Amino acid sequence: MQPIVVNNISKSYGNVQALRDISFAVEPGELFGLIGPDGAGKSTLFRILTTLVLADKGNTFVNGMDVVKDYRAIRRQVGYMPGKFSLYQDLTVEENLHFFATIFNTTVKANYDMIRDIYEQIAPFKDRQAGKLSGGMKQKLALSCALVHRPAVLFLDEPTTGVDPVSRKEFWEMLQRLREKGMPILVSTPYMDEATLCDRVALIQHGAFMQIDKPQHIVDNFQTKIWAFRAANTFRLIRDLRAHPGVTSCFAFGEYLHVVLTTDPASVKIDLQAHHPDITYKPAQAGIEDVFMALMQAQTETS
Ligand SMILES: Nc1ncnc2c1ncn2[C@@H]1O[C@H](COP(=O)(O)OP(=O)(O)OP(=O)(O)O)[C@@H](O)[C@H]1O
Repeated sequence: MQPIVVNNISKSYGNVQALRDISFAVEPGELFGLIGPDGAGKSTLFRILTTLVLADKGNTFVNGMDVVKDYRAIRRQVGYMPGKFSLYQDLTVEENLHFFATIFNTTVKANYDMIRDIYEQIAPFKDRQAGKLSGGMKQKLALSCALVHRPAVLFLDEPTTGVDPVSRKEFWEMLQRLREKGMPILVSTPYMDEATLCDRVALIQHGAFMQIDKPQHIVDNFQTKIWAFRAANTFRLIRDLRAHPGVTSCFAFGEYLHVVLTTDPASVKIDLQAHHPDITYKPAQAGIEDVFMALMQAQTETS
């Protein structure tokens, strides 16, 4: 049985169409990523899947059950870490964990094997109020609380947003271990680099899926040539490249600008050299960001 099945879901809030005809399924034991910027519709999809919001159209099944008819049973069987910090700030680490176990009618002791890996990292702070933990610690506690009732499916809405890079890496290592244990996980992130850590991803923008595939397939199937330009005055270089008639798109990528051209890079270099005497370029390896930007641009041009 596929733990998550979504068929043709749409959802509007007044005039805002948050989701447009979304369909996908998550396979058993799969780590599936929803990758998209703020406002793309990720949280709305999580709220529908966790039975907190009703879709206008379509149907959705979690662990084989209908999110509308079987909402009570689904709520007992899923672990959900919402985007915003979900813990009780004035309860301690230990109290939060016991609270979440209790509302699911279970105990921390009964399910300790489920959270041991994660909880042991925050156990030295068990008497500290949740509100006084660092961002990374809060996320570990929130994940422990989402797992303490031994859910069948795990929903994580932007778990690493605003978390430092080391904690982000640790968090994804924990997700990999949960996946190895067979836990199906739907996780959203605005960070494109995290896409490569998922089994499959959906690239989402303006409430629509632009592509669903394995991250490596998405990159391998991207045929567009990317050039990496650089000069001392990055800000002006972005402006000048975007104004150049031979430039299709240009965005910052670390210390370089990733550029798609309709002309050859040498002529662009010559054209911009007067204002950028140190301008250089080289071929770039396309990443998920490049695919995302190209798809976004195509979507904007056709809408
Ligand atoms: N309760 C609501 N009422 C009105 N509009 C809403 C509501 N919730 C979300 N929206 C709008 O729906 C769209 C999708 O929002 P959603 O929160 O699902 O996106 P997101 O990808 O999770 O982004 P974010 O990370 O900013 O939450 C946005 O335009 C948002 O402003």
